[in-house]
Amino acid sequence: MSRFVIKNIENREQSEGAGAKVRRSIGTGQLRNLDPFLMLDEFNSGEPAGFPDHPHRGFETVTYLLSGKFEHEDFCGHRGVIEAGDLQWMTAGRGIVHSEMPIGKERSHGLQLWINLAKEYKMVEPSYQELKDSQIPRKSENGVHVKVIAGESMGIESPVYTRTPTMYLDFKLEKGASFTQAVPTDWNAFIFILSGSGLFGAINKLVKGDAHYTLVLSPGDSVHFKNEQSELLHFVLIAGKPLNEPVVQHGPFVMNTQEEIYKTFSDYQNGKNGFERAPGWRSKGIE
Ligand SMILES: Nc1ccc(F)c(C(=O)c2c[nH]c3ncc(Cl)cc23)c1F
Ligand SMILES: [Fe+3]
Repeated sequence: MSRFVIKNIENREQSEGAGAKVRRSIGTGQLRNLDPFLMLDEFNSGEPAGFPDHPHRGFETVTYLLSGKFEHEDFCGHRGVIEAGDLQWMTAGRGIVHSEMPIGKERSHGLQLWINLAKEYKMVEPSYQELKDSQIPRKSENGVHVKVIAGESMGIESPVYTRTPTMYLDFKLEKGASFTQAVPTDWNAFIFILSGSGLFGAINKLVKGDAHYTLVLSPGDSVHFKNEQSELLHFVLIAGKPLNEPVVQHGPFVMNTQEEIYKTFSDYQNGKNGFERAPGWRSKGIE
């Protein structure tokens, strides 16, 4: 049975981090949690704005850069530059402190998705899966272009391991193009439109979606979309298997109970249980 649009919400711009601007989709009052997703921000800022030194525990951050350059650096000395088209899938697990800063005169435009981790994985060792643009599988057919960031589309599968089963597809549709994407039936799914406009949902129940809107989909085994405009339609389709666990979030800490959040604050302030390097760490910035 095809999925159809059940919510169509505008992603309004707001300030975040240090002088940065984001359009928040998941994570606002209207879309508090779409289990297993905690937040989706479309960021679009240039130096000196950004996201300076901050911690994470209990979930994953997925940064996908659409244009510009981003430097990230964490308290274990892992640092690097994320460029246009690149992906950084960071499993914060038991604890990461890092900075994420645009570099260069060009504005850095991209998406950051926060995916919750099941109780059994919340305290895993931090790890990264980092793919350059050229390493992300893609396919084009009949005016439909897809980059497979996670999951599978058009017979192409991403190499990314998703502890929380996740599908993350970057679609571009030319005028007149259409496609039906299979999505696991019991997963929560939504579409985030970056540019252009299109028709989405069930073939006999299509809803118009515009740039900077989030379309939450009903349960079902597929979703159909098409572009009838001359402007290229660019959107991401994201779906994930719900964890069905209690969510207790305090900013960048996401656990299952209030006690675990208190413990997390204590670990972060006292440098314990994964935050050993946190006290006194400062990012070096661009060297
Ligand atoms: N706690 C907290 C508080 C404030 C923040 F800004 C952040 C944070 O880092 C981000 C919020 N959205 C973002 N989009 C893109 C990027 Cl690269 C980072 C963020 C954070 F984690
Ligand atoms: Fe971060």
